[in-house]
Amino acid sequence: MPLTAIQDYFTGDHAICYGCGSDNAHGLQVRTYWDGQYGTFHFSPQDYHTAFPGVVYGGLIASLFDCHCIGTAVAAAYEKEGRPPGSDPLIMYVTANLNVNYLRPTPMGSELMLKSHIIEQKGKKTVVACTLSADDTPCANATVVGIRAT
Ligand SMILES: CCCCCCCCCC(=O)SCCNC(=O)CCNC(=O)[C@H](O)C(C)(C)COP(=O)(O)OP(=O)(O)OC[C@H]1O[C@@H](n2cnc3c(N)ncnc32)[C@H](O)[C@@H]1OP(=O)(O)O
Repeated sequence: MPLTAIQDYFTGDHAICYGCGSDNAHGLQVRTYWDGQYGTFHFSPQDYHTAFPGVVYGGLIASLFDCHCIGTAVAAAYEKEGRPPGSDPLIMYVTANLNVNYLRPTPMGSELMLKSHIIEQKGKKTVVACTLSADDTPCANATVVGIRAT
């Protein structure tokens, strides 16, 4: 696994995203570690991330999927072009579609693990699939369609 997350190569206006921008002090700080096959991210929900007693809020889960999968699309695009992550010209994707399946309640108090992989890279479109697990049990999965913006 790389030591640097793809998001940490981005600065300025590209580091303000609520989900993953390093310059957004109120954000979720999603970090995607891409190893060429999988993107990995660990997240520990705080008490205020709850929906019901003991259950993580689903909208938070959607946000984690969103930024982790777009980060995966960006990292995979740099790799496909044979360029170092973050190098110019900058590669950026936006979310066109985010589809989440909530398989079972995601428990509070456990570290969540998101594992993503590329389903399709074609033209300006990349499709990413991702599973979110708690204590090695899948709790939700998602498919994200990212469209290359730059
Ligand atoms: C390291 C990363 C650092 C920073 C990461 C920041 C992550 C932030 C993630 C976000 O939250 S981005 C903000 C939320 N997203 C938006 O605001 C996007 C708003 N929508 C748009 O700007 C346009 O609709 C969009 C660029 C997504 C698509 O418009 P296009 O005119 O480029 O699409 P086009 O019609 O050319 O279609 C291109 C392909 O995308 C597909 N497509 C377009 N919209 C789609 C859609 N909604 N769902 C599924 N597929 C879609 C379309 O079918 C087609 O597929 P094929 O190439 O296979 O034919």
